Amino acid sequence: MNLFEIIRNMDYTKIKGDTDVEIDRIVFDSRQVKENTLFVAISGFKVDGHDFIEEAVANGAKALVVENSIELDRDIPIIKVKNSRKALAHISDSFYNNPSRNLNVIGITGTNGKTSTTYFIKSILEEKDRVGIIGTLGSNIENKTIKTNNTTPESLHLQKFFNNMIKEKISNCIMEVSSHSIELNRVDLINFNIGVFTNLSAEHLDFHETIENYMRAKLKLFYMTKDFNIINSDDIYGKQMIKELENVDTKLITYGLQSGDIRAENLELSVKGIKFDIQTPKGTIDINMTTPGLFNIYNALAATSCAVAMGVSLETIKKGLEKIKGVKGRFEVLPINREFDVIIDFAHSPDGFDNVLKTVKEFAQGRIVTVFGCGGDRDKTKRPKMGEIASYYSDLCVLTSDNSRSEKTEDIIEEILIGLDEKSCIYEIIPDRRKAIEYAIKNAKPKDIILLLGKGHETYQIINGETYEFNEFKIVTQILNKLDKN
Ligand SMILES: CC(=O)N[C@H]1[C@@H](OP(=O)(O)OP(=O)(O)OC[C@H]2O[C@@H](n3ccc(=O)[nH]c3=O)[C@H](O)[C@@H]2O)O[C@H](CO)[C@@H](O)[C@@H]1O[C@H](C)C(=O)N[C@@H](C)C(=O)N[C@H](CCC(=O)O)C(=O)O
Ligand SMILES: Nc1ncnc2c1ncn2[C@@H]1O[C@H](COP(=O)(O)OP(=O)(O)OP(=O)(O)O)[C@@H](O)[C@H]1O
Repeated sequence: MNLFEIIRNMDYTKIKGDTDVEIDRIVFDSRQVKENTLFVAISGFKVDGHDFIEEAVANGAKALVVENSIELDRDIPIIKVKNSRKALAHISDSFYNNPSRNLNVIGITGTNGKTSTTYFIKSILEEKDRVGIIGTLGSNIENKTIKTNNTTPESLHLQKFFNNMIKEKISNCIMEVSSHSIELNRVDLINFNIGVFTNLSAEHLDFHETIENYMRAKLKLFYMTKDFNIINSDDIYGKQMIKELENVDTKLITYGLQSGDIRAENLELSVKGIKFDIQTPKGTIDINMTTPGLFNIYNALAATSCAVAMGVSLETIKKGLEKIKGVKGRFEVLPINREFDVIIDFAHSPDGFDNVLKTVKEFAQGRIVTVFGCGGDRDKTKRPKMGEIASYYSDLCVLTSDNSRSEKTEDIIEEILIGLDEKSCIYEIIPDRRKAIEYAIKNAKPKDIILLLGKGHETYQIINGETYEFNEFKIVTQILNKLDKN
């Protein structure tokens, strides 16, 4: 595509050189530059992309987008902009011919439940239509998954995924929209048809600083939507959002247990699943799902609201919800056939802990043994809170590592201990996560529920900055096999 066309609708402060050049690819990492590439230099949180311009040019960059003034002895076009990430979003949208305009894009935001809600909506919509997904589990088209570094990838990758979906004749794209992606312009220019809000609790405050900023970041999604905003009206931040969105033209649908246009009643919760009725303006449906957890009723309500907005029949909604087998690493009860149960869950925030543990408490007949840690180089304020919640609900806590990254696991555990109430729960400290799981399983009593929290679907651990293979599903099997042999 011609560079002039690519940058036509974009704001820039200065252009040096002739923009009448053909561009085959756009790249924001110098290591991926080839012939005929437009290189966008981003000033990052760790390094500055401008420091790699020489390398990009040596690798074949044919044009540059920059924020800083640069001197170059090569005669290639240089476009200076105020914000490279913003420019990248514009460039990518143009390069792929505004692909999101040809899709029904549903954006899901909130602290917890984005991935689950995404897959719940998928299960309903794919009864009738082709669906693509972008989120924590990767970009998924027709059961082919491409792994992504981020829950919401960089704008260039997003626009490329949209383009691929169009090529594959997909009509609906359901995507998770993180607050980081909103603040860092990754989702700029996306034509969102529907926005869904799950809930909000203290997370990512290392980045947003205050919960008010965090909420405001999420709220921006609902000013970008064209057709419907779907908000959890039981959530205190949801209530605030509803007030703010009252004067917006986009139609509003609310959902909840206590209030809302779409409501759940007659709830029955067990380790086997959830049963409830959903009241909608079109009538009531009884639902029987095999995914346990009160929070999954909220996710089902969010998915139902979305489907109702799109005119999907109640029969199809019921069918779609009831066929869900669960989402990888989200409250997965392992098929181990022992006198105790092991559940793997991705909960890694105070709110996530509260939801999972509250749910387990509702049906646990024996002890609750919780194995968990907290992520390194991430929001430290949640560590004592997670310790407090885990000790409140558990009979035994095994404190261990969970992607300590560049921090020392022992230091993270010290911070968890600040909140842990020793009076209500005994605890063990075993920094090696495999040994921690082994300890919990070896010492399990009949009817115990062992909860492995934090890793969910992840198959790695990041310790001392190094990534190691760590598949909790495999590890549990290995430990059980070893115990059987002894
Ligand atoms: C804090 C943050 O969001 N960082 C994101 C940011 O990285 P960065 O600014 O640190 O990048 P950097 O390493 O400093 O590099 C700067 C630039 O130099 C370039 N570079 C670098 C090296 C080189 O040799 N050549 C070169 O050109 C890089 O490609 C980049 O363009 O831009 C990258 C590209 O988009 C993101 O992948 C990266 O996400 C990191 C991995 C991350 O952990 N982000 C988290 C906080 C995040 O965004 N999480 C949310 C989910 C939150 C939730 O749970 O809800 C998400 O959407 O994933
Ligand atoms: N609606 C919900 N409310 C609160 N907790 C939830 C909800 N749905 C799921 N959870 C809990 O939070 C964990 C993460 O769920 P899920 O992956 O769906 O959320 P997410 O928002 O996509 O999180 P992430 O972006 O970190 O992957 C689940 O394993 C579950 O324990």
